[in-house]
Amino acid sequence: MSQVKKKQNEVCVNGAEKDDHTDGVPMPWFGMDIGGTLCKLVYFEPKDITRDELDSEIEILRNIRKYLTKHSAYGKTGHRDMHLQLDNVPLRGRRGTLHFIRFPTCEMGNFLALAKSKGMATLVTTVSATGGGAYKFENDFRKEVNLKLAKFDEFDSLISGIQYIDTHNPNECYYWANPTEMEKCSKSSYDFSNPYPFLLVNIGSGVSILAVYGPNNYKRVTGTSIGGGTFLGLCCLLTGCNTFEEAIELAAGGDNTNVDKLVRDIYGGDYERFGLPGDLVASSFSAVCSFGQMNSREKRSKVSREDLARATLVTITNNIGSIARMCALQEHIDRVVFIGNFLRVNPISMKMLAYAMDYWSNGTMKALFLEHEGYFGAVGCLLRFNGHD
Ligand SMILES: Nc1ncnc2c1ncn2[C@@H]1O[C@H](COP(=O)(O)OP(=O)(O)O)[C@@H](O)[C@H]1O
Ligand SMILES: CC(C)(COP(=O)(O)O)[C@@H](O)C(=O)NCCC(=O)O
Repeated sequence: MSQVKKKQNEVCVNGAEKDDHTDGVPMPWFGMDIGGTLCKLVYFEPKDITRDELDSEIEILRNIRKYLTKHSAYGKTGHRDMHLQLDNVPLRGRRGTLHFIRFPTCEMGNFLALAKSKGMATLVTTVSATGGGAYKFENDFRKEVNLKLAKFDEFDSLISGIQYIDTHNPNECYYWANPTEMEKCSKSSYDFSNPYPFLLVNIGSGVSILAVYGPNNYKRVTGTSIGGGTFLGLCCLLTGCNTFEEAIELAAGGDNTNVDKLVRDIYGGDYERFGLPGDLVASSFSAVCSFGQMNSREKRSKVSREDLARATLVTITNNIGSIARMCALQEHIDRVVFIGNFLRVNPISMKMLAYAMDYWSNGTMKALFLEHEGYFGAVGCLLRFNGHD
């Protein structure tokens, strides 16, 4: 069958007539989480296609499937995170592969143009979407690509996505062992099959903190606007860098103690009475504004871009860790799961969070991390869609 324009619910799996195995949800199956910084797109590629289905698959669907699965870069800014791909997973009675794709939300115009050029506008279908952009861009999707968005709440989606991925990926959850000894600190697998209750700290552009008591029982405890977007914005301003990857690379080569004032800079050592070690940051960024042997202008000139990036990363991470720990205490929860793309390619922050949770709780709280970091919202809304919006 070649390119045939069909109505919603008439376009079925691979263009075949309505098939019970798909619960009546027409393909292609996408979940989109349109966040403040990044748009995350999850695509389910059916792998159990029969010969008959293949023969009757409409050309547009076949082209979309091939385009997405044969490339790892789309346009100038779209990337497929191939290392996160999940094979042989079940969805609505089918088996297939989940592909994980991201692009900057500010490129939405180009994404819609690309989707149109691939024939999406002729499918007359519905895509499940979450995140603030599902609301902000709803009309653009309709106008530009004839796509309806089935909108789902971002926190409901996050929690469903975590549950699903943790069930289907045995190595999803991990922690950093020996967080108080940097040389020995290493990634270890964690059995998260009994997850509840846990505190969920989603570090995206901003930060949201949820206390999760069960699959359908959670509350948003609090949030902070000082999140991943703040790190990237401040880092770009302070160092002139242009990308998140560059910011993290700079931070990896820097020393925040050239920028921050430590407890020992103030006390000459530990502040023992209240258990504050000398190497704890007492005041972020304030080493460059105090007068001493060296005046502040001289001090500033000795600070490198790497030091500034590291100090920015440490400041933001410590602040998030401290708020998360207080929320965990308040909610009497001892497992804190950190997710969100701020943690992408960012072991420095993960180790710091692991250290902070362990040290300040005397080993009673544990920081946990999930491999699919920023993709749970997109997966969750894909699962929640049942063909009716
Ligand atoms: N390639 C990237 N481009 C921009 N920011 C990135 C990138 N990779 C990781 N990040 C970090 O992830 C944050 C966005 O995380 P994400 O979970 O996608 O949140 P949102 O849903 O708000 O877009 C950014 O603020 C930045 O700190
Ligand atoms: C508004 C948001 C839920 C949007 O999610 P995001 O795109 O940042 O992942 C989040 O940025 C947030 O919770 N900000 C903190 C707001 C506050 O509680 O101060």
